[in-house]
Amino acid sequence: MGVTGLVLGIPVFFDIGIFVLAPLVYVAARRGGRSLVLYAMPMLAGLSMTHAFLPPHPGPVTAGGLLGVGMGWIIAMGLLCGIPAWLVSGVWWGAFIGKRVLVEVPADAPGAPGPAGGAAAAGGGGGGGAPAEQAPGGGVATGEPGGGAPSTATGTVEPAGAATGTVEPAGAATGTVERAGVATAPPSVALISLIIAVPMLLILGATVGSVALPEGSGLRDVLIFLGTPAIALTISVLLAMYLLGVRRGTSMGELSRISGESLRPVGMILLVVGAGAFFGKVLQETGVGDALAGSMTAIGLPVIASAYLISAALRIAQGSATVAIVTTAGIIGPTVAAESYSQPQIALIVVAVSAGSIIASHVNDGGFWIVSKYFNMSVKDTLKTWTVLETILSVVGFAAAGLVWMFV
Ligand SMILES: O=C(O)[C@H](O)[C@@H](O)[C@H](O)[C@H](O)CO
Repeated sequence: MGVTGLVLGIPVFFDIGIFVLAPLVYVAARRGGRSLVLYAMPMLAGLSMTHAFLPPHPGPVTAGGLLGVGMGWIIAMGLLCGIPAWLVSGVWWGAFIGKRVLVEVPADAPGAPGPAGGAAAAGGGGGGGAPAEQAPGGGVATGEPGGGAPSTATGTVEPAGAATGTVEPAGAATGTVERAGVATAPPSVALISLIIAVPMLLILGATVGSVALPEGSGLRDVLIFLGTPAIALTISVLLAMYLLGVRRGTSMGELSRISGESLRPVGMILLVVGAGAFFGKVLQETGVGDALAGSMTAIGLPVIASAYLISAALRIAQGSATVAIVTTAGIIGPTVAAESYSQPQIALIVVAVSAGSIIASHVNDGGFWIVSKYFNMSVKDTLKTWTVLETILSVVGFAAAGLVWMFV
């Protein structure tokens, strides 16, 4: 489950990853007969790590832009620091707490035998309509408790493909997927993995090209162009549309409908990023940012530690990881620009900001409520499991960044 969270976490926003993967966690927990927490934690750690540490997620991409560092460096440093943090928080802590906090799969979760599962099957259809109904991201950006989170009792919250009324995701039981009345074989894992990897590979290619090739080289310029996040993501979307849509017989009208529906959660993400950048600019213009960064430097804190602390304070105060990252990057931008840090060093500062942004998810974080509702946990159990997981992910990620800092 952890690896699934890591891989699927690369292209999707944290909260949406939960909508998509929760049914798989239910299946694993039912089959394994152990606590839901044991299966949910590694997956959540994977989603959260990629959300905070890795492009193309909006937080690290915006922070990289504000601090002037190549995305490839952020990927390299994000992976270097994020993987150990995921191992400790998701794998070790997940196994530890999963044996102690016993939570059952909700009886009416997708795939449950009985009336609710049947209702889901009846209303399911396995199509792409479900996410739009769930308004993924709606509760995310607003931090609204329970917003966008399941009311598993209604049987209406399953992501596309989950509402099949079987324990498998759509089509897994039969090996086919229903789309517009036509049964087609599901795409291969290799193809999906390739599509997920494309933006990362293009972004890394740009960084490798900019380091390894001489200025003025045509290939270098092409690689840098292709690895610009907006271009890399556009290429990936077009590739996905072709390989998963056109080539498999999806009509242009259907593709256009799916694309239109995808814009809904994107709007909320843009609002979160915009709000963070706006907040950061206000703090910068009013001098609060400089005062904060200055006083931290005055007490002798290295910039990487100030970055972590400011981001952690913002996260605890307002909840959203993305807002914390973008705001902190705005605050520390001038301090970072005033020194001549190398690209790997700035990437590590971004990692520290990212690590701070996920500390102590609690009641003001939309993700807290989504985790609590989807994984059937009381507020107390969510604090004991998820809040601690996020704090471990944060502290280990920051410790790793500090360690790597000594060698770059
Ligand atoms: O706005 C955001 O970036 C997200 O909503 C996060 O805050 C998640 O809820 C989660 O906490 C990530 O770990």
